[in-house]
Amino acid sequence: MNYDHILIRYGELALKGKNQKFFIRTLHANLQQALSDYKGLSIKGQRDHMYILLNGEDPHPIIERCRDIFGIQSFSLAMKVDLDEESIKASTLAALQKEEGQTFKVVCKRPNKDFPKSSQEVNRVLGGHLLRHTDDWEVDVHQPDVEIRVEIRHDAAYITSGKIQGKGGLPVGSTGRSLLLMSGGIDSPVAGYLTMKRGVKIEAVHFHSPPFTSDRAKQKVEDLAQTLTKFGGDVTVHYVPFTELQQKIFKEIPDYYGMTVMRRIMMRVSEQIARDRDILSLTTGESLGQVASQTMESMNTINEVTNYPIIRPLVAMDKNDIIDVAKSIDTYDISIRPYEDCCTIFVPKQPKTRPRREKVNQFEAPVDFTPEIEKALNEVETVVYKNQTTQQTETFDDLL
Ligand SMILES: Nc1ncnc2c1ncn2[C@@H]1O[C@H](COP(=O)(O)OP(=O)(O)OP(=O)(O)O)[C@@H](O)[C@H]1O
Repeated sequence: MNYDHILIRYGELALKGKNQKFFIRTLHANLQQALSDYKGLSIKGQRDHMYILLNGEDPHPIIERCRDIFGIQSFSLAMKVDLDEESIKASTLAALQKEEGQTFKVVCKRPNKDFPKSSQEVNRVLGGHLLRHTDDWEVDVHQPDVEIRVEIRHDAAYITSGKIQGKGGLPVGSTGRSLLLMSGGIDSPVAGYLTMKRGVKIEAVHFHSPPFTSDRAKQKVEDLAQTLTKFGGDVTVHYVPFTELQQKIFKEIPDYYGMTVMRRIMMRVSEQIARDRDILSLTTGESLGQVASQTMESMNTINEVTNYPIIRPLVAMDKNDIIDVAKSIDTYDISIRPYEDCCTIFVPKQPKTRPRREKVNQFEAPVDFTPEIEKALNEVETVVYKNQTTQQTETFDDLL
């Protein structure tokens, strides 16, 4: 008897009450998409678990890929057997015979309370059966080499040994969409990842200033978006040409307030893109106190131009912890490639670290940025990065 299933446990998803069906459907669709090149698999969603019927496929690369999918607490290789004692006995014996070690323990869980034996009784009966039919194994209930788990569910019993942790979180797409302001730096991709982990489908906006920023800088953003696709399927990026706006800021606004005004314009443009696409929030990689644009005064002044909700997943994180996440999701090496960002090119040597609302409003009042903002919005280039390797360019209008 061989493992013929991957059993998937939901964790937090199992607590979602009335919305549970929707969450499970979303996870199912995400798994289907991530595994679309495996033609023989079949994925079945149940109320309390999901399973992948392997149909002869090697389970290990499949689990490896699914570990990047949010909404999964853990995986186990499983044998699905009929809900009768003899089948369960035969399968647990086959499972133990595949293992190496000297001591074992049977751990039964019984979500299906209609099954005639309690979990304690199942443990006892199966433990005795395994001892009688093997030579070298002994029971150790405290520190066994091998745990044989028996899950008595409504549709069948699942015999498993070993448990592989998933990433937890909620399935991407189950809690809405957010527009991520993504630079080429370390922080914003991590902010995107953490937001995705709470079930949010991310689109990104990137401001660039050709010819002052190069194709190399844009390539970083493309690579970051492509890397994020493994967690949430397609990632759409809107590239906003920012050169004219930055030149106008440079010309019309006093040097030390240039950064604040630039961020405020980024917010206005991003909010407009989000509104046009029915996206209900913005996400940034800001973390309190890291740099000049991220002091409390700065956030307060930049925030003034929008009443859109802004998700800041990193706001209370230390830089070292952010870097650890960036490394674990493979964005760090891309983010540290040297490049010129639109912000670093036009930014004054000494930006105001504690900007004041009255001051910035006073500087902005005589300047009308609206024509340049509209022009930039009309010239947005939108690219959809696909999970895996495919990629296509569409115009902004195609996607509306
Ligand atoms: N060129 C850009 N395009 C889109 N969003 C940007 C851009 N530059 C900055 N942002 C947004 O503003 C946030 C703060 O940027 P800032 O440069 O002050 O901080 P940072 O710590 O360097 O962030 P990051 O590491 O994400 O670049 C970024 O996390 C990102 O959300």
